[in-house]
Amino acid sequence: MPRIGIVFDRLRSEEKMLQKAAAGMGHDAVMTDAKITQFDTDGQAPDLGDVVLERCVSHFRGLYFASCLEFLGVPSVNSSAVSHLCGNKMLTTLQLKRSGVPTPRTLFAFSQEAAAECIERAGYPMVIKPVIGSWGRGVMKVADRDTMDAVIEVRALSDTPHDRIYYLQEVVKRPPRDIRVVTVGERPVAAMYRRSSGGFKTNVAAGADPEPCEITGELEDVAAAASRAVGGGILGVDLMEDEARGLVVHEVNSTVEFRGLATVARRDIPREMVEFAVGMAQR
Ligand SMILES: Nc1ncnc2c1ncn2[C@@H]1O[C@H](COP(=O)(O)OP(=O)(O)OP(=O)(O)O)[C@@H](O)[C@H]1O
Repeated sequence: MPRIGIVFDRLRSEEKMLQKAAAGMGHDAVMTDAKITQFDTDGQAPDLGDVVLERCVSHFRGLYFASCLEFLGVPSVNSSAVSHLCGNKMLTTLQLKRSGVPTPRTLFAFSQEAAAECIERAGYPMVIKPVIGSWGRGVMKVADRDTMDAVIEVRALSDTPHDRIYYLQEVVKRPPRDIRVVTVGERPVAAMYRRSSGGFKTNVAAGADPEPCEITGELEDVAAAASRAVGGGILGVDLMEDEARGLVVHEVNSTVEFRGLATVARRDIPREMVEFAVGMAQR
């Protein structure tokens, strides 16, 4: 019976649900706080389990922890490669486009002058996103030249390495909601709608009840294709219902939150995740 490692930096409901699912299936769950774990390339390896569900909230902590796991020969779900890709919106968009997965038109520029020129040529409004970030932070609708100038000014002041990378996306015409699909091993397991609470973002509806979404054939195909495109594993595929084109994928999350979805899903999400990890350990 493989021992299931669960690596976290904040013990949320999701990690406790995974622990309970593993125990219920007869597996020892090895709970590891990434914040107090140390690695020595030449020393004794920490005991992390036979396979690890890497669940850090911090993208970079999770990414580098997964690299250490792989160095030790412990399979990490997700792998560092998948985490690297999904943690960066630009790399994800390029990979989705390359793989023929429907995704919004996106423009990239690498200086403030080029970004200003880019948006003037493409036309307003557009959505600007930080290439690394989650929960909708820093995602803004740029309606006009004044807003774009303000964004550029703020970025020049903070001047972090990623502030020079401009990710500008067409505004997708869609109902005021998006769809989150949890995929396990490239198979959609459950889906829900996320509604806007007034603004254009749909992922910040504080306190909104999860609303189940039926997994249609189209949703299944597009979510599976997106999951496959980024390398598979346990993922959260975010889609919008474009009025003209149908489903488009705008993001793939590599550390997916599923607490709300689990309350309405027909399938047992944590159990399916643990089953997937067991399969990885036995490969
Ligand atoms: N091109 C777009 N057109 C219209 N709305 C968009 C577009 N891109 C993003 N949005 C809206 O903004 C929200 C936040 O965008 P996005 O999901 O890319 O950010 P995020 O920080 O990765 O969020 P999360 O971590 O919750 O997935 C989306 O849920 C969606 O409702």
